[in-house]
Amino acid sequence: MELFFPDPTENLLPYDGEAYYHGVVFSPVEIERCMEYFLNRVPWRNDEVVMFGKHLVTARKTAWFSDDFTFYTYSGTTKTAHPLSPELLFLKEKAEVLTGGKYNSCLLNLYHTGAEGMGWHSDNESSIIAGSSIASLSFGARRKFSFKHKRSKETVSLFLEDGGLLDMRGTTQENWVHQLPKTTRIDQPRVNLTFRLMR
Ligand SMILES: O=C(O)CCC(=O)C(=O)O
Ligand SMILES: [Fe+2]
Repeated sequence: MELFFPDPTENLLPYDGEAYYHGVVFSPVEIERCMEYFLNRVPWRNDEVVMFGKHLVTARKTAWFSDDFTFYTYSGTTKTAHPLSPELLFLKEKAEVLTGGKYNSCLLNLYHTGAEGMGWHSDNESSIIAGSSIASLSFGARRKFSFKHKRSKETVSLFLEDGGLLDMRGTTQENWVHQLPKTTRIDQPRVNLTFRLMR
């Protein structure tokens, strides 16, 4: 499904969850400044995950920021958090105004090209307050994003644009997985931020 005129009050999920796409919520100048910050001043690290008992390092890079948590366990490994920078506080406040949610931490992902993506998962770690909004902000290359219902296997897809905001909340993480599929068609970088409320 392609959304030309996103309606942030329209739930993209047919049942068992809530996802709202607000479309592009930043001006071209804001987007340019954010990209400059992401590409030049974020302390990126290759992500480490434990999968099938194996310790793997992903091509995708990540950075973890938080108000008041120094450590965060995710995909079986513990990461250290940086304090939220002025740039991230600006983005957090914008997301809070638009979604009505509250956030205290942010995971950044850098996909250098379409060869990097993220497989099916849900953001349902016990450290995330269940049902709270997760605000996903995207910058750079426009990429497809999909949801799949855990039992019915029904899928819903949309394109996340440069400067776009997606709000996932309610029982979404309980009942749906999501992914960022790899694609050979894109050779430009994309940065995604997920603002979360952690306990
Ligand atoms: O890059 C994206 O749009 C998805 C990121 C994601 O699902 C996550 O960080 O948990
Ligand atoms: Fe996720």
